[in-house]
Amino acid sequence: MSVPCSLSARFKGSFAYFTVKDRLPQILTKVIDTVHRTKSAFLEEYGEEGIEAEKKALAAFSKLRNELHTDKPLLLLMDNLPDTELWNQYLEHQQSLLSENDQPSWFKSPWLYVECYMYRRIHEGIVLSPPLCSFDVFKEVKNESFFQSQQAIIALCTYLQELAKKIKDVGEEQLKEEFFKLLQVSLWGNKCDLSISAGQDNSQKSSPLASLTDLQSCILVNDTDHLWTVLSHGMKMRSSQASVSRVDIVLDNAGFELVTDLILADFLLASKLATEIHFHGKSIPWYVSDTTKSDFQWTIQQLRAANHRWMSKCGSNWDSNLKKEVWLYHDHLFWTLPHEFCKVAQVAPDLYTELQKSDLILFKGDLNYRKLTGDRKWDFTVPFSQALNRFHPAPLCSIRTLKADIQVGLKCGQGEQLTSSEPTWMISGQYGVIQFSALI
Ligand SMILES: O=P(O)(O)OC[C@H]1O[C@](O)(CO)[C@@H](O)[C@@H]1O
Ligand SMILES: [Mn+2]
Repeated sequence: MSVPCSLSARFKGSFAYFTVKDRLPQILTKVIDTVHRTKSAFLEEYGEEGIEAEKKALAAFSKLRNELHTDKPLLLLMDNLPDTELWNQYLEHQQSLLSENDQPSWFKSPWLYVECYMYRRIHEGIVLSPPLCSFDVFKEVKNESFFQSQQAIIALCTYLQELAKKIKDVGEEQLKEEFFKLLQVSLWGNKCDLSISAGQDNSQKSSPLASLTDLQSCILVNDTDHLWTVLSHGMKMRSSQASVSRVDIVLDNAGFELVTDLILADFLLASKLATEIHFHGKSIPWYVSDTTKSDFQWTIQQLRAANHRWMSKCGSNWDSNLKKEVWLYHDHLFWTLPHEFCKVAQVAPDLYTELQKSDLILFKGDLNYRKLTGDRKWDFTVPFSQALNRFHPAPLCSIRTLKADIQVGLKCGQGEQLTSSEPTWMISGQYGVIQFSALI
């Protein structure tokens, strides 16, 4: 089956071009600024060695920014991490696609590749500057965005706890409605990523539940009914056979979005629509706001320790879900490779086998959508299952607000109509999809 070409900064005027030219350098500049500002903390913690390390990291980032600005060839990674070899092989593969006197570079290679590569090079800069090896350059902005969403988080935790009290008496129709509601909250939570805003405050300030009805017309593909069928069918089958129903959530951003995902996961267990939730996070800092294990644990501890009854109730329930292993956290290194998801079976067969055990996989966010569809120039009307290019470990669903110019599975004329009425519909984060594929 032939697939269209990759989005790339080589298409001048495209969003990829704008990202590589302006947005990525801006993010790098913020990284440099953060490391610089943390100097005295490094000195305090590690003494002179910390200062030397800070200088080394800064030099690495300035060099990286210069390579990006001047469209230099992409370089092999020099650290020695479990994924280094895979990254270097990927570069060789990209090289093999070009003629001999051409080299993969920032403005010529696929956008997905170079953008992922930037975050991996940032990590390399930190890793090669011991003792800073575990410093997360984005931690500060992730934590701030959590605190700025306090009111919205309180509203959600309160809603969830009230729902939990009556959940046993809720009939099927109302359960379905509540599921729809919390799914939409998790969808719109994806507006709050910090890579699109280059680290600027992008948090949820108002109660997310109040605006759901108004936002419904912004959901361009809404396959919630299919999800409900999968989950409610699982629940009915289970009551006769006492088996498990496993939902996997491939997480995206920390901060408010993560809380909306945890709320949804809590609801799935409390309502018995699922019996086990597996979360998948990132093993290194990624796309500014993506969730790492430390963000995941930090968030739950923040809720637990909060000075608000329902927030702390949520936090302690979630802690105990982890202890009981009905919630499980995984961070496979595949999620921070540049590969499209149709390559999982080949590159990370262990992860593929794990995903096959799921009854439903929810992929949160824009980057996951780009990886699901290969970040290619698909026509708007190509079916989602075709764009997945044979990636079908289990029934799956993308829950994403549009922040990159790629969208499939639309009705005839729908994309064109949006383009003429709202030219920025694909990158503004104002539109979303809940897009399902059951093909196995
Ligand atoms: O956090 P999300 O939803 O994956 O969004 C990140 C997206 O935003 C962008 O930074 C916009 O360019 C993309 O690189 C990426 O697809
Ligand atoms: Mn993200």
